[in-house]
Amino acid sequence: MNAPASPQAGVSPRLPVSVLTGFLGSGKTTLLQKLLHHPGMARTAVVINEFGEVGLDHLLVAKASENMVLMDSGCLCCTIRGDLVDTLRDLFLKRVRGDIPEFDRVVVETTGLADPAPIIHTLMSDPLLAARFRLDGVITTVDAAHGANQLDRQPESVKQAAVADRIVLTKTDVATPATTAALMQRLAAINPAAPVIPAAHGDVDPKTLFDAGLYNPETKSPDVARWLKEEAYRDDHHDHDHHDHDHEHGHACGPDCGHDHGHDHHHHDANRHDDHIRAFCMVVDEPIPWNSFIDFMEALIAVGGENLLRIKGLLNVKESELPVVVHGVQHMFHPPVRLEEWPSDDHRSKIVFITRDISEAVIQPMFDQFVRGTTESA
Ligand SMILES: Nc1nc2c(ncn2[C@@H]2O[C@H](COP(=O)(O)OP(=O)(O)OP(=O)(O)O)[C@@H](O)[C@H]2O)c(=O)[nH]1
Repeated sequence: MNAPASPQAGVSPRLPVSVLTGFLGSGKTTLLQKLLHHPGMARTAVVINEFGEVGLDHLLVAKASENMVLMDSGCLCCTIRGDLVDTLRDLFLKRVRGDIPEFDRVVVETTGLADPAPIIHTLMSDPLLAARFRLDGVITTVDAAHGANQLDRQPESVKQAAVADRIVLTKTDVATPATTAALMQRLAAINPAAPVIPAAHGDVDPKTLFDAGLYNPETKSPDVARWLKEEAYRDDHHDHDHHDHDHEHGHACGPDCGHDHGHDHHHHDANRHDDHIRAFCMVVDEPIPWNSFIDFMEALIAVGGENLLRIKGLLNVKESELPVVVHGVQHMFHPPVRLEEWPSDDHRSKIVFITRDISEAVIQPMFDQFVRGTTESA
């Protein structure tokens, strides 16, 4: 367990890492094959499992070292050696020594069944990696044709969509517009703030995938509004009362339902995995004592760490004039960051949650118990 530590000032210029995940066969390799040749991937190091799987065209590449090749696009492609920690350390050292061309960002592919959380945790918790790399975002491929079925049956696929910062909707060329639209609606309910980028055969502009983190390289400063997108969670349409939502979209009926909902009947499974996902935002008017916030987070992690899929927050902390940003995936938190200024005149705290089986009705009383009591007596 790690609740947020004390806030550090500023956002450091560590190398951004994007984690590419997605269910088995959802099109990660196809996307990578296209990306590796895209001019927009210059100065990017892509870490894959094996060269064979992305079928590199050897006429177009130069070997940079044993497990690394340089693509004509200027993209450096390397295979995992040892584990991710070893591979990223090795990349960083070779870059510093000038053994390989400079790169400005890293993309790490996960295997299809992988839960992306341990990779994110590794990036956050390994001291050497955390000093040199920062998580830019999680990119999740979802199959437009089979995604709904996978969401119904495979809890990993729901989790992959829930922790995403960007969702690439693959195989849009073979899915019907109605199937694609219904899936997009489900994805928006699971993860209201993640843009869904349709892509046939991996055809996507890399620019739409990157710079999903707090740090905006264009402005060279933190961009909280773009990162937090709390307004997406406040939209009633996305606010997760699954009963209303399901009723509206016809997913709450039982097997004997006679309605024609225009969907496959397996969507009516009462155990549909995305019905367990909640996405909501808490807004707090009063400044929050930092220690009370830590107590609240520790209590929350103790109750449901595994089920806290993603937490992002902009906090008005009682002890500081300046806002503090917190970011967690399950039980792990990035070191909190103290910003140099408020992003707007709105100085309320905003915390967005994507959880599994933990509703706002559970979290709000815990917040009141640990935080609200202290703000009132303070
Ligand atoms: N029609 C169509 N087929 C696609 C598209 N993207 C991927 N495919 C096909 O779907 C199959 C699986 O794609 P991959 O890119 O291997 O998927 P993956 O996620 O890397 O698969 P794993 O590594 O097994 O997890 C392949 O036969 C691809 O050719 C697409 O946009 N349209």
